[in-house]
Amino acid sequence: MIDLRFSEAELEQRREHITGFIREQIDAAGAEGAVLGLSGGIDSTLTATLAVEALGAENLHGLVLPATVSSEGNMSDAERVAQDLEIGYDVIEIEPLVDSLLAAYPEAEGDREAVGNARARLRAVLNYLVANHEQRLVLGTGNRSEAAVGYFTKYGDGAVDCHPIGNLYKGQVRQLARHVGVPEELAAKTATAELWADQTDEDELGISYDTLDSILAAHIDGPLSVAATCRLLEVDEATVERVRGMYERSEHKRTVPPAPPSLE
Ligand SMILES: NC(=O)c1ccc[n+]([C@@H]2O[C@H](COP(=O)([O-])OP(=O)(O)OC[C@H]3O[C@@H](n4cnc5c(N)ncnc54)[C@H](O)[C@@H]3O)[C@@H](O)[C@H]2O)c1
Ligand SMILES: Nc1ncnc2c1ncn2[C@@H]1O[C@H](COP(=O)(O)O)[C@@H](O)[C@H]1O
Ligand SMILES: O=P(O)(O)OP(=O)(O)O
Repeated sequence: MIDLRFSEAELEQRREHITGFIREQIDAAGAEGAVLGLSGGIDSTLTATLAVEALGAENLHGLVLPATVSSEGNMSDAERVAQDLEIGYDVIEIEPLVDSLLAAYPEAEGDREAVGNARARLRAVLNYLVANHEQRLVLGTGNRSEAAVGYFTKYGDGAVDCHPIGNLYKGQVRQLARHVGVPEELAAKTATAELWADQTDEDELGISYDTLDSILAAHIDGPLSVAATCRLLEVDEATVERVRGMYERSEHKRTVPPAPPSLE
């Protein structure tokens, strides 16, 4: 695999670049701070940590939004992150909202993917309820690896005002998290969308983040052909083609929805 780790100097540079970006986004919008969802995972923990550095804890509002499929461990980690960073936060159970949706449209009952994505979208609605009410922006927590293969819910966790860690591959998220002092048990945690029970990113994607990050860096974001990528990483062509397929099929999630071209 490709060693995508930053040097110590590069880690500091990234830290300053991202905290500067967060400050600029808030200032440019004339906002009173930011809201973000805390899941107990590494992406939201790193984003929260950098946002506190950028804005101060008093300018951040955390939302811990458990569903029935959320593990107690992750939800208590999410609260611990808020407490350790001294961020004000609310815990709001989202399952009654899911139940209301399914009462309105019972046909989707039991559709794991549709209901899972609805959970992510209900969280987005709550993030924006708070952001509108408190004149804040919503911080996204997505990284480059997820964005490149469309591993997020369109208008769910993808519904945000900016993506502070959106240029980092997943392995780099873990490295920067350790660098800024995130506890090891959070930095090393298995990534999960937790949209349904026992879901993990790597199982669902069918590829490890180490391999995915390397293919993205070499072939999707980098200049190497499929053949050169296979030789360099010692992976088979089908794996590289599969990543390329996920990237191409998810283009619609990374772009503004199209309208027909103007007739004039
Ligand atoms: N980062 C995370 O950990 C995380 C968080 C949430 C979701 N996820 C994962 O993300 C995935 C989300 O599921 P999904 O992608 O099926 O649902 P989605 O709702 O995000 O995207 C599918 C929808 O996009 C639209 N669409 C599909 N193809 C299109 C095209 N070519 N042009 C325009 N619009 C198009 C359609 O409305 C379709 O219903 C799941 O695998 C879920 O587990 C991961
Ligand atoms: N339980 C949750 N509470 C608050 N915010 C959450 C929760 N689960 C997910 N989120 C937010 O969505 C993104 C992406 O989630 P994944 O766990 O990667 O699917 C996460 O970083 C939180 O901001
Ligand atoms: O987005 P998060 O914080 O839930 O991290 P992960 O995707 O690693 O669970």
